[in-house]
Amino acid sequence: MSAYLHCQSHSPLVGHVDPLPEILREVDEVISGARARIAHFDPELVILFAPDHYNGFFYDLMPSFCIGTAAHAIGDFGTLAGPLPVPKALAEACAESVLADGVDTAVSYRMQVDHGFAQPLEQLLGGLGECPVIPVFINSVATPLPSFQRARLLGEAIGRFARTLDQRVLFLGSGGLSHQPPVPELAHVDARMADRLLGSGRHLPADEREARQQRVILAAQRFIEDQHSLHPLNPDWDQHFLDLLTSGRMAELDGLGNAELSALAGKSTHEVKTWVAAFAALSAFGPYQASDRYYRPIPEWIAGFGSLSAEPQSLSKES
Ligand SMILES: O=C(O)CCC(=O)/C=C/C=C(\O)C(=O)O
Ligand SMILES: [Fe+2]
Repeated sequence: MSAYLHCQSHSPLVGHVDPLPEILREVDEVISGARARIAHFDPELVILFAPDHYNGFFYDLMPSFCIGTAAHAIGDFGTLAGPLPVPKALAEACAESVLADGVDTAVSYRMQVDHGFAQPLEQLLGGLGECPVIPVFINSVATPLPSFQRARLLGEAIGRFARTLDQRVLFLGSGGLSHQPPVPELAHVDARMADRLLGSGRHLPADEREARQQRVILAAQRFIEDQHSLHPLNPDWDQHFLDLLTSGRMAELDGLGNAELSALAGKSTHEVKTWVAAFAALSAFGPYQASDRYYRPIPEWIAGFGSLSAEPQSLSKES
């Protein structure tokens, strides 16, 4: 039984609107460092906490949390498409354990996931199929949203389940930090888009998919010129968030309301609940030591881009 954690921002704009080559090189080094540490840990199971962007989860039935017992990635924004190697019986056992532990997660036997799941698997493990993975969705864009506290409790319950396994478990968190890319909101869209958000967007025609991607790319190009064209990034808040996780104080976020977080750091910042859940899962293995902290605001990716690893303190003393 051992565990390792890595959390990292994702962006659908990677490869579409990139920062200067020296910044890209810096980020590439951060990612290859994380990839090497993960390879050294040699996980037998990945538990991946990630959000969705109206590609797999819709308002016809929107859970706060969902554990996939089978999943496939759609390949949006040029990310990898295909099935994820989900160990079905283990994912079922995970969901049963979490429910018995008092956290009401949904389950999906056919989870459709997007770049939020696919990008970290590709960047950190080298592909979708490299290691058995239990995908855990945390609703981070479709209001009403779960709270920081519930995300923490979900993570702790999953961590307690993972501790019962005789496996090397890698917890991944995908998303954040401060950012607000253009994501449609049910309260503010026309009837056609509302229909998409209610579920017809699950199988988008190719031209609509392309138009949607172009809209995000154009918004990023505009954001580079004018960082008030969207909610501005908030490096101070992002660093504070990283401080809390690094020092094991994520419960201090319990009192921060969702509207308050949106106002501080943008409406997609709720993706950081995947980090909170992942760190909470790791905390079930005892006190942890965080390492390899990286942060840089990257307007080209509409992202406060962060990266942080951690491992149980007993392990960090051994290595
Ligand atoms: O419906 C849309 O157009 C959503 C666009 C989209 O998928 C944006 C995603 C942005 C991120 O994943 C992010 O910045 O975290
Ligand atoms: Fe996202």
